[in-house]
Amino acid sequence: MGKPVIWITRQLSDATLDRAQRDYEVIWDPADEPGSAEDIIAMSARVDGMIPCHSEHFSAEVVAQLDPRLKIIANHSVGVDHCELPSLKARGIVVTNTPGVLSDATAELALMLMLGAARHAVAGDRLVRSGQWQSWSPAMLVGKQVSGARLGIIGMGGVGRAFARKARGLDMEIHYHNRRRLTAEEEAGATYHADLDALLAVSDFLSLHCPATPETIGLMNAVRLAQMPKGCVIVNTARGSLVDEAALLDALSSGHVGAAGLDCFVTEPGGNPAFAGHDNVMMMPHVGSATVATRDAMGFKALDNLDHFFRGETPPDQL
Ligand SMILES: NC(=O)C1=CN([C@@H]2O[C@H](COP(=O)(O)OP(=O)(O)OC[C@H]3O[C@@H](n4cnc5c(N)ncnc54)[C@H](O)[C@@H]3O)[C@@H](O)[C@H]2O)C=CC1
Ligand SMILES: O=C(O)C(=O)CO
Repeated sequence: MGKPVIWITRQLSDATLDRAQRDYEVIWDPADEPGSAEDIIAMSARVDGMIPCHSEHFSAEVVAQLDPRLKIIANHSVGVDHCELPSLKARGIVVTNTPGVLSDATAELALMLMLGAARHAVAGDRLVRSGQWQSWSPAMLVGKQVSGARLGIIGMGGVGRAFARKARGLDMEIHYHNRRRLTAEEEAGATYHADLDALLAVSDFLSLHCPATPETIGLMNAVRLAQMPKGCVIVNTARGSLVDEAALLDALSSGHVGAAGLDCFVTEPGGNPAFAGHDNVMMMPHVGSATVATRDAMGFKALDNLDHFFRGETPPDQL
């Protein structure tokens, strides 16, 4: 029997592509364009497996049109909100993701956004770069101190816990809300709030690390933002849909939210141009997991899942 045929939708790391090409018959286009619904449907008749990213959307409508040849979707992402899982399950298509290997990289970016937003990194960089920095003043770009402040985390999974570990290095007081309370060892002194509102009330800084699900979409709306302390800082490296962007923009304008660090937006690519009007917002184009080491690890995890599947075993990260 020949090698299984797989479609790699995007420009994965060189090490991933080399290994994939060694072990599989690979269809891959270096143009690195997101796969459209039409591409996905057409490709399903040509391949046994796919390695898509969160830029390819497997809606219920798309899934209904997939060719029975496609047996496995080995995502190159931990988030799977781009996949309509019940429809895929009903079609018997195996779906996997890449948990764990991207936690540190994503937590690093959250840390950068938290510090950058709190300390006016965007305005400061612009001032120096533009040549407009003409005098020093004790009143210039005065930010919010992170050390010793209270940090609220929503979603204490791989990324949330990695972020808590790093924030402890800044002497932050960690509070969290999660679907389950962690063990005492996992908590490492963090305070659990079963009630989300109670977490919000104490969060000078808030970082979002839960997946986008019907339960969490729109989680940070005007009412919840209002429950937070005045001048709070919001960090989102999870998914744009968790935040009501209009409500966050209003809260930034009123000063109730002091700053925000955003890696994810409701509309991607592109983001929300209204945030550009706020110097106290630091933005990145959804690159939480974008480090060399993590891209290799994500690609290898996706391939590990395919290898198990094509050997007739259950993939380690099957959802
Ligand atoms: N910006 C980026 O490049 C990246 C974004 N992400 C996003 O971050 C999310 C989290 O990633 P991981 O930590 O690896 O996932 P994970 O599955 O390890 O952790 C998610 C945590 O959220 C909790 N959770 C789920 N629903 C919740 C709810 N309604 N309320 C409170 N907690 C809830 C779960 O119990 C779990 O502890 C991903 O789903 C993805 O959307 C992840 C990696 C990179
Ligand atoms: O893995 C994910 O969910 C991402 O958003 C990109 O790494």
